[in-house]
Parts: sequence; C-alpha cells; structure tokens
Amino acid sequence: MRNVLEAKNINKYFKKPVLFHVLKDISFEIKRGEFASIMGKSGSGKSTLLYILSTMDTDYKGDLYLNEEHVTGKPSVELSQLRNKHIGFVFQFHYLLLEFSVLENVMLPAKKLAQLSHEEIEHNAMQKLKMLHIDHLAKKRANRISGGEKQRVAIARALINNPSILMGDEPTGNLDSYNAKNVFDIFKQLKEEAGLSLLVVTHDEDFASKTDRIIQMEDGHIIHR
Ligand SMILES: Nc1ncnc2c1ncn2[C@@H]1O[C@H](COP(=O)(O)OP(=O)(O)OP(=O)(O)O)[C@@H](O)[C@H]1O
Repeated sequence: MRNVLEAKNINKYFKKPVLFHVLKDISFEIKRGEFASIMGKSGSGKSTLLYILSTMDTDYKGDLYLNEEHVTGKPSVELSQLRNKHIGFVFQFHYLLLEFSVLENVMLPAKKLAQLSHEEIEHNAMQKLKMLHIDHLAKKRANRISGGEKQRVAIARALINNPSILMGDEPTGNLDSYNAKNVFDIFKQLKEEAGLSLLVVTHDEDFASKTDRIIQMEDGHIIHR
C-alpha cells in the first residue's frame, strides 16, 4: 500500500450566510510514512479541509480514499468505525475529560471500538504512555497535570487504536516553544520508529519547515504540494 490518504477533486461550498466556494478542486495524497504539514493564511480553508480528510465532514464533492479504500458516501456508522480505527486526531485544545484519570482518557477510544478486553486496552494504553514518557502520570486526574502533559496525553489517546495516520489541527497552537518542540519531536519519532503517517495543519513556520513536505493553501486552492 502506497497511499494512506488520497483526496481527488475535493470541492466544498458553505451555503450560509451566502454561497461560498471554500475548497476549490483539492487533490493530493499522503504516502505511507510521510510527515506533511498544511500551511496557509487564516481563512484559506485548512481546517475545513482537515475535517473532510478525517471523514468528520461528509458534505463535499469529490472523492476521498483512506488506505486506498474509497470512503466517500459510506454510511455514518461505517465511517465512524473507519475513523476510529485508522485516524488519530490531535487538536489545538486537548479535550480531555478532566474528571477522569490520564489512563482512562487514553483508553476511551479503544473502548468505543470494543474489540479488546479491558485488561488488553489498559496494557496498550500504558504502553502508549510509556512511549511518550508520561506513564508516571497514569493514575493522576487529567485536571492535575500541566498543559504540555495534557497534550501528550491527547497524543497517547490519538494513538491507542494504532491508526495509520495521525492528523493535527494546530496541535502546538496552545503550547509554549518548549512544549511545541516536544510535540514535534514526538511526531518525528512516531514517523521514524513506528512508520506512522502524519498530516498537521500549523501556523508555526519552524514546525512546518522540519516536516517532509509543506502543502501550501491560498484562498481554497492548493498552491504548492
Ligand atoms: N460553518 C461555516 N459556514 C460558513 N463559512 C465558514 C464556516 N466555517 C468556516 N467558514 C469560512 O470558510 C473559510 C475557511 O475557514 P477555515 O476555518 O477552514 O480556515 P483556516 O485556514 O483553517 O483558518 P485559521 O488558520 O484561521 O484556522 C473562512 O473564510 C471561514 O470564515
């Protein structure tokens, strides 16, 4: 398998308040093991595109392939299973359940898939926490850890189902430079040691310059890929 993700002629319109052609014939692919970033001015359509690529938004024209399977038009139950299994997502804000422990937060997406026993899921979650050097925080409540630690927990949670691609929407946007570099180093390690593919929307030029490839957006178009 060569491509983890392929977008073909993606077009999207927002109908309100006025008809607006937000994504204009977007085509590109992400190869297995590739670490790509998407850059572009505010309003160029980056987040809108990422939500389509992650199968969360299905209101578009064109074709989307995940691991070379055509996913456009699939029923929402099937899509959410595919998404849970193949795509990890990290946002600007961590969206952890603050009343739950770090370990419980990481286990949650695996419980949704309901394929493994509680013990197996706990074992896998501990492995992810170890990989990110935060296993000592496992039993702590999520509201008792720092911002940088919360983002690492969010990454562990995104990895729990062993996705083939990790997507990020400004995953370092809310972090100081030390923690932003830390997140970049984790992503790079995931690419190099686990062969993971990554696609990250970022405004951080330093972050983007260190990725394999920058996909540049302007006014709903891709102007460089
Ligand atoms: N639900 C919506 N309805 C109408 N217009 C929208 C909607 N969501 C976004 N837009 C518009 O679509 C354009 C692209 O938005 P999008 O959030 O994808 O941009 P972006 O490149 O991610 O920007 P930023 O870097 O500021 O996050 C913007 O002009 C925005 O105002």
